[in-house]
Amino acid sequence: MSAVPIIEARELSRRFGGRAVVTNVSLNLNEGESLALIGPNGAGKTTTLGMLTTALRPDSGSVRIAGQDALADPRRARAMLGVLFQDPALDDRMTPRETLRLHAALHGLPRRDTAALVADALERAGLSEAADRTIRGFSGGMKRRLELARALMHEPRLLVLDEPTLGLDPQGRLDLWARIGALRASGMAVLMTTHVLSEAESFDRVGILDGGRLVALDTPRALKLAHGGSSEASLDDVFFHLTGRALRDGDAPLRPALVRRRA
Ligand SMILES: Nc1ncnc2c1ncn2[C@@H]1O[C@H](COP(=O)(O)OP(=O)(O)OP(=O)(O)O)[C@@H](O)[C@H]1O
Repeated sequence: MSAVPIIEARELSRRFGGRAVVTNVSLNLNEGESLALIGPNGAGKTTTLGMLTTALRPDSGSVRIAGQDALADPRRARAMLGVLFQDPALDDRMTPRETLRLHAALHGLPRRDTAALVADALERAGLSEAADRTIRGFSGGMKRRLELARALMHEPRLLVLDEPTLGLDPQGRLDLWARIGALRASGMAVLMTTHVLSEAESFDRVGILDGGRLVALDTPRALKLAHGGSSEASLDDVFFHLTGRALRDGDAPLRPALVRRRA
């Protein structure tokens, strides 16, 4: 059976204020496949995800989502994507039930099904009891579970996650990671950025971004053999071999929001 492409991105480039932030990034992702993008702060991971998910228009290049031109018809592309942004995107004056109802309406899900779909999503997220409380008092883990439930409600073909476990406590991290693992096992295609190399290690393929360029893209094992010297090497070793720098010593400064959450 031939692989069905979910993402086909060609030569994506984007500048901010005259500075090239992403340059000529091309990548494919097939149905059922997982791809992790790693790279130091400022490497262009979030900008790349933005262009792949129609949140950000590239200066040049093309993106197809499930065969559709995402730049020509972003609405249609978005219907096939479930996205978890790096910064929580919830209105904390709302309740989880209201949040999911709104999402159902925005995605044009049948009104007669909404109550049942929302109840089901709340149950899966372990938020049934908290369904009618305002989000304001929720833990980081509860918020992420709600965002994940929302991202999945319209049954996307691809889940896109920007640093999904950032800022979570160890329990929240493990819980979210188990949920992502179960989705992958069910055949969901997943594209993720991460700083946690052990998270990237478990993905089918890893893309390494440095200075806005995709310097390598392959299975973790192939990357280690080609650039780390052996299959026992770490992705840190691979990055160092490819760029001459350590993955965690990116020359771009940490963004204030990130520093705050990591402190
Ligand atoms: N809207 C914007 N306006 C100006 N510069 C931007 C904008 N968005 C991103 N940049 C800059 O582009 C570069 C790449 O940012 P991006 O967020 O894509 O990197 P990243 O690899 O996701 O980093 P991090 O790991 O910190 O999230 C950074 O130098 C950033 O400051």
